[in-house]
Amino acid sequence: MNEILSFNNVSFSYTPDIKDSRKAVDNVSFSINEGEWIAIVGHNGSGKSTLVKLVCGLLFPQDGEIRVMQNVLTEDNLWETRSSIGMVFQNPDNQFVGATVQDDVAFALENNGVPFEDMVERVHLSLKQVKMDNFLNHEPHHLSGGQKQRVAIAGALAMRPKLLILDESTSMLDPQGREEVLQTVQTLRDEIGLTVLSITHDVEEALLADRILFMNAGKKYAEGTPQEIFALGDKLVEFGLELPFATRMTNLLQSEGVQLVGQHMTEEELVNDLWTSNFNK
Ligand SMILES: Nc1ncnc2c1ncn2[C@@H]1O[C@H](COP(=O)(O)OP(=O)(O)OP(=O)(O)O)[C@@H](O)[C@H]1O
Repeated sequence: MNEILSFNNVSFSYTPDIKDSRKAVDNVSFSINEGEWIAIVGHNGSGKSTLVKLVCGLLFPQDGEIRVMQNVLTEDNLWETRSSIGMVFQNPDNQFVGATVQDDVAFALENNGVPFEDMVERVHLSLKQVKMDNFLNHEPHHLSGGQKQRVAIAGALAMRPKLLILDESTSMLDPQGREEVLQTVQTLRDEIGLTVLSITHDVEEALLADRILFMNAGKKYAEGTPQEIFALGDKLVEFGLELPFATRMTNLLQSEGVQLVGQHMTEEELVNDLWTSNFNK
């Protein structure tokens, strides 16, 4: 399987000259293979943003190495590396540079000298991939938050990235917008094998990933499938994370004596268990 990104014992401190100061990222190792969706979760200050800045080469580690597409990230290959990474940020209103949706998606292509016909094709395809192809001439400020983030994803896709980073990209959206964006990312992962790294506080979003990296105080506390991570239960709560709604509801029902076979992460699983354990005997 093709490795897209790896961190090998990476450490970074904002204050390396101060002895024994806490590292923002402390001896972290992980890798992402092509087509995987990895979610990084952790409480405020756990090192998530620093980790993203290291991936993009805005910061360089004092220890360890970062490989993007199997090449060690250095100042020399920084621009080439950045061009293989698409980013979608938190605030949908801070990401628009074009007067219309298609201008906006075309912006980076134009700056990179992509020939006109190729550019038009890429703009149309990427807007189609996020189901925004009916909005080509719309002005961005007339779109909903979810639609704006989908256009931002299209802008990233048009550059044909090897890795899409979602940095708290759903945290400012209403539930519908959030759902739209997550649905879009899931479809892109399933249909075009997009590789995704998402940074999130939202446990329900993290559930959609193939693997979760759980950060605490700069260190990788745990890594595993959503099932493995949410099985940590109270440890997650202790480190400032919520459990998924269905897990909290399962715990509550069990504490009230309702019979349930397992721990559940989705409402569908919980409803099925409730039904088979209690009503369908
Ligand atoms: N520019 C900076 N200068 C000094 N220390 C910093 C700087 N940015 C972050 N830190 C510190 O590095 C540590 C990790 O912060 P970071 O922003 O990476 O965490 P985070 O998990 O992204 O938090 P949040 O969810 O609040 O964005 C924290 O202790 C933070 O105070």
